[in-house]
Amino acid sequence: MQMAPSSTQDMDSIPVIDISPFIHRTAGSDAVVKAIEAACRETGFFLITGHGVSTEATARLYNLARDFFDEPQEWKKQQGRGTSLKGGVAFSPIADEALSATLGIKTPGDYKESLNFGPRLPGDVWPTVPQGLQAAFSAYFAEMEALAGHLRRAFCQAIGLAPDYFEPAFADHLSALRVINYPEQQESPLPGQLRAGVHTDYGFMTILRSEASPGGLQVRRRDGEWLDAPNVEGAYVVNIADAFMRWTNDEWLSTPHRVANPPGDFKGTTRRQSIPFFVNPSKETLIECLPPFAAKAPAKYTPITYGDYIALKTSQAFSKS
Ligand SMILES: O=C(O)CCC(=O)C(=O)O
Ligand SMILES: [Fe+2]
Repeated sequence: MQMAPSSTQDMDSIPVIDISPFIHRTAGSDAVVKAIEAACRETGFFLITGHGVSTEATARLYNLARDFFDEPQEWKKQQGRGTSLKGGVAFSPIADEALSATLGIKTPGDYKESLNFGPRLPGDVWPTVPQGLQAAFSAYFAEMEALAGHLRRAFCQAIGLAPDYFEPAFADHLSALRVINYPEQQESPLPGQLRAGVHTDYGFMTILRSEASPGGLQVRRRDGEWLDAPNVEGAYVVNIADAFMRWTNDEWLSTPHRVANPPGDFKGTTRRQSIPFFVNPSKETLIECLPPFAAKAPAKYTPITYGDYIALKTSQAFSKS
């Protein structure tokens, strides 16, 4: 099927782009790249359809993670708390993380809990319940790696780099797969407490399987207005993150976003589960103004390795002072 990328490219919305012509190198491929570039320059957020990700792998991970979150709090807190096992699981309980701390804003911890995995990231032994959790994380991770590769190649074409320019930086990538559970809010949140506080993502880009619910993802437009991210069944939300913005000399944007609380008077179910895949380069990768951007303007930042950059950001997010 050959379709022009469907996109709503007016300035104040988040476009939906069918990337299948780019993946399959069919007519319309160049238009996909142009639509992606426009979105990266305007808000740094876009939705993709035609991505080819297995719906079965997605549903399996979604359902098994939900089963995990349904287990008792006390049991969950004993799972995935160690850091000795590379490729292990890491569980982060409710209010453990306050994302807005990375922007210097102090709030109570985010009203969410999450399960985290990366083949090169530290964790703990996987629980035996629910059965198949580790396999589901691994299978979905592989789907995301393939999609991330397509998107990196589209970025290269947009920027004017060789198609594989970024690939060495991702040979030993530090990407992280996270399933987040935003529970019903039985009590009013604390002052300033959100499902996820305002933040930008740290790494290269994020590929998010979002879910419609009262209390969902919001993106801050340049004029300060908050936009609700559109919900398109089967689509992924893609956003540029900080290290990539720095790589582009700030020409492509890493935009603040948050997850709002459900309205207090909402009567139906508000539980929400999202699955972000944080695409991060290897520790040694030098984040240094990319040549096509350096040719246009002086580099704004001194080069830094991704390892040094991420260490700084993470320590801010989990500081409790
Ligand atoms: O749950 C969502 O929709 C977004 C979460 C998010 O922005 C993050 O974890 O970085
Ligand atoms: Fe985020």
